[in-house]
Amino acid sequence: MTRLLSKINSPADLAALDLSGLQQLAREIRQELVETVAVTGGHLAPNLGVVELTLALHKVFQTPRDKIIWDVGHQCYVHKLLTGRRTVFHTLRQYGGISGFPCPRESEHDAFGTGHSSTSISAALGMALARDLKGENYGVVAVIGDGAMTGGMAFEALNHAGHKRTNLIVVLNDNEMSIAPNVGGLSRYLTRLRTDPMYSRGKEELEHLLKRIPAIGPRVARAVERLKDSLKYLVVPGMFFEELGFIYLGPIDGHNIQAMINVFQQARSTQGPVLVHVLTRKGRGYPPAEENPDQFHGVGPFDIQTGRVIKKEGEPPSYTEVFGRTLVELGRQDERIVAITAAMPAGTGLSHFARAFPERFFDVGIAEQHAVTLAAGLAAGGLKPVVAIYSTFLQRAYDQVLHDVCLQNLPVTFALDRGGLVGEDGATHHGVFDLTYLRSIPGMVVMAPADENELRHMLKTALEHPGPVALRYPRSAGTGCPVDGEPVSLPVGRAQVLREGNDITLLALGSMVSPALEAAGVLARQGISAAVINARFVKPLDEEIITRYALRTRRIITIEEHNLEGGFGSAVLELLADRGLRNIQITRLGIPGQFILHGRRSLLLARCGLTVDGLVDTVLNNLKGRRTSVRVNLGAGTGGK
Ligand SMILES: Cc1ncc(C[n+]2csc(CCOP(=O)(O)OP(=O)(O)O)c2C)c(N)n1
Ligand SMILES: CC(=O)[C@@H](O)[C@H](O)COP(=O)(O)O
Ligand SMILES: [Mg+2]
Repeated sequence: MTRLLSKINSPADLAALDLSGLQQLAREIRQELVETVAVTGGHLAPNLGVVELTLALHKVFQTPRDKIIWDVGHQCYVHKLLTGRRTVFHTLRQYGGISGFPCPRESEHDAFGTGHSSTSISAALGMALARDLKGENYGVVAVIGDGAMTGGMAFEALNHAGHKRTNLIVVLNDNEMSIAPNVGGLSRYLTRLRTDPMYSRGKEELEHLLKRIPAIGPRVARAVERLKDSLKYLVVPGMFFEELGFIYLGPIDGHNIQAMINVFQQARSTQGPVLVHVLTRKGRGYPPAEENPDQFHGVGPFDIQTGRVIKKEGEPPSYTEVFGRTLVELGRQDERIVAITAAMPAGTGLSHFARAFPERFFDVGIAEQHAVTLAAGLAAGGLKPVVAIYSTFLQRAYDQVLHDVCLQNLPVTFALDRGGLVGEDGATHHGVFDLTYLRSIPGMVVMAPADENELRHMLKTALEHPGPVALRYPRSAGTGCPVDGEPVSLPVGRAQVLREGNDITLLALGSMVSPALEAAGVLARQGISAAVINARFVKPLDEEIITRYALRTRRIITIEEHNLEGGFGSAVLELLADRGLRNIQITRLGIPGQFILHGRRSLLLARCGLTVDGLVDTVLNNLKGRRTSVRVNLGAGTGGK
């Protein structure tokens, strides 16, 4: 039998399908999702949960005329399959292939680029207001999960949208999960809407009840009004959203296509902002993902039969894992250590700490700004907070780092995971700006370990330091180096000379130390004597060692897994310029000032010249007096073309 999916080249092709056709298509889409993501890796469970929701949206709204904005965007695979990217779906998240997130450069059906959470309602409201001001007429829909709804921006936007009263639809996709189980009062409220029969009895019934209460005399009338209000709070589902100015529709079974088509048609013809509360199951239709939705939230290649993730044999533990276990060790020695995550206990390695010290662990939801200021408060209260956070997500809490932590010199440790290129998630998630935005803050200490052993020492160093510290490490396995017994504190601002040399100095940071050492070995066999320095600190820099080697070799190559503008190499340039050192040839190797797309991390690093071969080439060119070009073709791709 010809698969229906093979005939879907654009959402217009859905018009030919009746309900049973759509249900058949939903089954085929699930199979396609599982078979593709088992090879490419990706966000499987969120997409399995929104198959019917996406079909219903595309049945009612006509993209690209109507705009659908996917919050976070990790659940956009079904949308991509329906909007002309079916034949390139196998290239998902691969270098040169289609992105795992909505990407307007990739398709006119992707109305807005996302990747970071809780932006959809703001963007949708902006588009709706632009439409109104230009006198245009189209639908705008934001699809946001219950996890993303815990982010402050979502509330800021709801507040504003309720005030503006323009036509806008917010679809709340409630599966009771963030990556981990969702947390907080909002989550409890949504659970009540889901489960309490009082809440789901329906507005008509309540209105009928209220109309039957007679209002006699002004005082009695006022009392009756108050009673009506309190009854409304008790009984009307979605009262919270209604109070903000939204019409609340729901809760709706998010796996019932017809019910959703009906409710979206109703929402579409309603004046003003509407919130449609849709209930879905994360991982729906693939038992291993239904049973472990957090593991299948974002998953690597896996075996379809067993659901087991395909692991590389003998790979050393990741930096994340070493961080998580070391924090537990240190937490046992010092009760003042507390840990904070913004909805990523497993991804940051904090699950270990959460299990060991549940009362000293805080999952704040997708609320990075709150996480940082909460840490400031905990530090002001005499504790030693560790905020474990992906480099890319700390970007949104910059003012909290500066104003709430650093300005008061509070001892908060920022454990910046995914510092560097993350690989398949691509441009939205690469953590390549943290050195720039952190090293400019007075009082901040910024460091990067060369290996997992040094990570342990740096964590200890950070926790003993009396002010704010950030340590960044990559999304990668460790180097497999031997690990010392007890973590010890390192001298702040001191680099480590790993190899002596006279012809050139390789000044490497973090993940780049190991390839630099290897490159020096290759160069030695060609008669070139390269010194290798593990910088350890970006702030404060080891001015003494850097100056000494600059003067000795007169040639320096700085190497960092970070954007070149404002990064480690820039800090070294500033130092040498400030010291008035002239006639020193400095080459900065790092990530060129472009947004880097998705692909395997090792491949992206190679394209940036950040491998042993790349470093050797740069040194040889340098010695021949040639400059290395660091502009690479990584930012211009349109995906799949
Ligand atoms: C600012 C920010 N913080 C954290 C994340 C990591 N993250 C991606 S998806 C997700 C959970 C989203 O939950 P929800 O919105 O309910 O979507 P679901 O996966 O359940 O469909 C988190 C924490 C992110 N993308 N952006
Ligand atoms: C969509 C999102 O932001 C997360 O799911 C992210 O993709 C997780 O990345 P890791 O796989 O590096 O934990
Ligand atoms: Mg969710």
